[in-house]
Amino acid sequence: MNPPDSRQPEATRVIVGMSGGVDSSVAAWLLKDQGYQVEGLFMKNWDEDDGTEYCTAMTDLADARAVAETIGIPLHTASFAAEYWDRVFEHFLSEYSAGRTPNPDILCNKEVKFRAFLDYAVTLGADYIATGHYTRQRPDPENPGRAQLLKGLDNNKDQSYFLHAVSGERIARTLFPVGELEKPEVRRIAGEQGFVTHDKKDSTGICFIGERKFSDFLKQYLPAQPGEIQTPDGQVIGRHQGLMYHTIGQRQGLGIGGLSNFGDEPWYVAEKDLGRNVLVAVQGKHHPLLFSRGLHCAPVDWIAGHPPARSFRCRAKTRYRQPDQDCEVTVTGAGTRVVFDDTQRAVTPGQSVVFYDGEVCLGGAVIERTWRDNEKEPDMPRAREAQAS
Ligand SMILES: Nc1ncnc2c1ncn2[C@@H]1O[C@H](COP(=O)(O)OP(=O)(O)OP(=O)(O)O)[C@@H](O)[C@H]1O
Repeated sequence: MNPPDSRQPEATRVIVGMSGGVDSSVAAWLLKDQGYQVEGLFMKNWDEDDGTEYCTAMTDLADARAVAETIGIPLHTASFAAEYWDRVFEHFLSEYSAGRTPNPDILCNKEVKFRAFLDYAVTLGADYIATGHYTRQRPDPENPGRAQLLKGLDNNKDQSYFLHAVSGERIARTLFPVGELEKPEVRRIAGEQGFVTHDKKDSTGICFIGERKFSDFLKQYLPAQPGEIQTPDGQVIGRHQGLMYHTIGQRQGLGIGGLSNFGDEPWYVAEKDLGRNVLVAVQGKHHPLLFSRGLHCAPVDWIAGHPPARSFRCRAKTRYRQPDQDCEVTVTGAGTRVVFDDTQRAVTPGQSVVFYDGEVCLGGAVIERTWRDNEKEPDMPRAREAQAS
């Protein structure tokens, strides 16, 4: 990988975000091997020392240190806990209390990894930052100073969905060395180099908060409000412990079963009625109430800074790992509308819709509302201009 500008690797200083995981270990090694001036930066973004997270962060830091030592590069540490709390976590909680199911990793990338972290790396003299994300970038021929974000070559691992809200200017300042590789190859390199991280399992859970039992964690911050589970025609079939614990299309955890008159088909969440604190459930994974024809979304973060056109066809995902779906996007003064060729299951307000033109990620936005085939498209509530990121 040559630097995207005219410099030589030897004259290019790169600060790699080292998490103590296998991907960023190999990212750092690849860059060093290619001749870059490489330094690592480990960040700790959650201050609460409650035993579990504290231990995980300490182990991760020890692993990042061990790998940096094996590669022979310095490792810096920094805390962006205040930025994480203010710009990511508070929003995450307010989305949950508004009945939506947010994706904090997207905001964390936009506000912490590619903002606070990048800005700090620049103060350490970085020409570029690098991460272990499975994505790629190349200069945007039509927008000087910006880069396009491309899917990672490993289809199974592509993480562009989580990076869609980062601007093309910030992508242009980032190298993604493992985006050119498949995961097994990354593990093989880590093993070959003797990194302590070579067989470490992939991180799961909310970024920087870790793998706690999610419902217990949420309970510490938001009071649970139990209520009824109803069928679409209003029959009460059970109770829920709080709408925030449920997400559209979800099956597990409803605690309904063995109801006379309803047969054995499993129940799925079709709707969260916040006004009445009611969870609406339907029977059958393919119940029509679980499928949407279209959606409206919040102002879109376009990686290029603007949409490709006011109205265009492309492909989109409404959740990570979903195969791309054909759709028509219309950007109006009042908001952005997406209409899918095929109806989509479990499109969830608070999650993000992300647009693709082939392997190029165009950007994306938080889903605000959806409509079904037999419903009229709702009005867009507020006039506003689609935002350029
Ligand atoms: N605590 C951290 N400090 C510095 N950089 C981090 C940290 N956590 C994540 N990153 C950066 O963000 C990238 C993606 O993080 P993610 O949590 O998705 O982990 P991952 O895909 O399992 O990667 P890894 O194997 O490197 O942990 C990492 O590869 C790393 O470059």
